[in-house]
Amino acid sequence: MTTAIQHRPAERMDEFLLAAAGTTPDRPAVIEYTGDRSPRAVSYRELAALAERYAADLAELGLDIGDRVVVESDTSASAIAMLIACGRRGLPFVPISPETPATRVLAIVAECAPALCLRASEQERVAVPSRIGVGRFGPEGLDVERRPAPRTRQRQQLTTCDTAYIIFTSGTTGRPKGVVMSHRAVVAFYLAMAAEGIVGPTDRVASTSPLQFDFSLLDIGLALGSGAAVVPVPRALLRWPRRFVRVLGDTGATQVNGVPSIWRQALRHTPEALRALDHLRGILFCGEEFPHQELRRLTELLPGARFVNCYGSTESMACSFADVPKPLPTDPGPLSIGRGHKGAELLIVDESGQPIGETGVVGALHLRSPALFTGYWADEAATDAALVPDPHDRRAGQKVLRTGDLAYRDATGDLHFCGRTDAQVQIRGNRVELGEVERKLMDFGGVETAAVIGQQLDGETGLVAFVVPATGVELDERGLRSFCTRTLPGYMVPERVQVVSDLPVTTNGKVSREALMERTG
Ligand SMILES: Nc1ncnc2c1ncn2[C@@H]1O[C@H](COS(=O)(=O)NC(=O)C[C@H](N)c2ccccc2)[C@@H](O)[C@H]1O
Repeated sequence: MTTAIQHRPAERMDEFLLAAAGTTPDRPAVIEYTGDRSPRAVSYRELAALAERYAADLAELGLDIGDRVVVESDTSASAIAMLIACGRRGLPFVPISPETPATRVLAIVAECAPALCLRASEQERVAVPSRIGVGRFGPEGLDVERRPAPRTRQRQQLTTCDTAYIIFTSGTTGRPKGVVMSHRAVVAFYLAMAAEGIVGPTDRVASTSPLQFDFSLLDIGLALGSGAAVVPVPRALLRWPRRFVRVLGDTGATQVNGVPSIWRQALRHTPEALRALDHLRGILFCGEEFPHQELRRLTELLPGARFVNCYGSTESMACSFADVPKPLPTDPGPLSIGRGHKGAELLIVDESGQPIGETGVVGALHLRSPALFTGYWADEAATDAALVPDPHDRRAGQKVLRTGDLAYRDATGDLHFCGRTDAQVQIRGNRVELGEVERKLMDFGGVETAAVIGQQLDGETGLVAFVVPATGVELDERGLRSFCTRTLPGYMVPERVQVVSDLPVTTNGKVSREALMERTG
């Protein structure tokens, strides 16, 4: 009698990412764009074989479950295979972008004390302490140049509570803050995301975020979890709009994921090439609000595409998906961020910590979810500040994530993001949400996007606005200020309005208010 093969559902990140290798091994898992415009497909079978090979090489090194592996790489078939191999061996994967300054690499290494530092390319490696093993990996395999110091193995059994990856974000104190994600949390999120039906097995998901930004890990899970293909967009091409659009066309990308700023230059310089992307049927964005004028133009250029506003923080990878209404209403206000993915619950809490049930009332957004992070690496105080007692009932001991965001619920039950609790400034005793002033400025005709910071001006905090004009538009600072005077309370009117050609972004592509502060400091 033949026994049916029991396909137990994936419990670990590596199992989830390779599930399609068992069903459609010859379909493309990763489509890499090589410089000569001829995309190279790596099948699920090939990806699984490379991961298997890396896992065997890692097993040789006598590492213990929980020993960290720093991986300096952009997203690629090899990097994904290494992510899978680390998962299989119970080794937390710590991604760092290749362009990361040596000082930051060393700060992350000092923070997480990895057993091994791997890099994907020929580039020079940052010299790390000798107890740490070093090596290089690629399609040919893993080349260990220095073995890690011998260690006694404490652990016997890998569990789903063990760490799948650690994402280091720039902590406010300058010390890198490590967001620790377990296999259980990642798989819980991946399964919820799969239920949104964003992509299917024939899709090609272009990924535009650096591997050190968990948006790339969302892209990998979205594609591979659906038996689709990941299309890593070479970072060097992202800044050239025509080359960026050409990569999307040449690879037949059907879905493009990225922060809003990736579209700015293409919208400005090559809108017609965007319109010609007739394979493109989905765009997913996250990380910050999509400036309305730019979003409207993108939806008009790609009328057949589904636009998904994906909200969340690295402490749960993401937590909600909301379709952008089409056509975008003339005055859309803060976009909906939906109501939490399946199996998660978004709560709004007032300043006394009580849950808010009414619609239209702004409060602090909290997340109850099986996909919450384990904690911040070696920082219990920060963990306790983020994972707080359940506002509905502290007695059960359940923790919820205090997101640091503000939101309100509308009459349909959807939530709307309206800024960060730490992006508020006091102006002459009045609390101002910087995003609110930014949104107002973006309503002024001809403004493409805007950013507002609080700055010390003559001993008082004043608002300084930076406004980017739409292509070919001459903006008049005086006119902008008088528009604000007519439409905002006095204390919310920026002291200064600067028309600029562009806004500085972080390595993850988000508008950097810190860089603006330095510019005016
Ligand atoms: N759709 C949004 N509208 C508006 N503000 C937002 C939005 N998504 C985040 N944010 C903001 O970004 C913060 C999180 O920043 S973060 O921890 O660096 N993580 C991210 O930005 C990416 C996040 N892990 C992620 C990855 C992949 C998909 C979705 C979300 C949130 O708390 C929000 O303030």
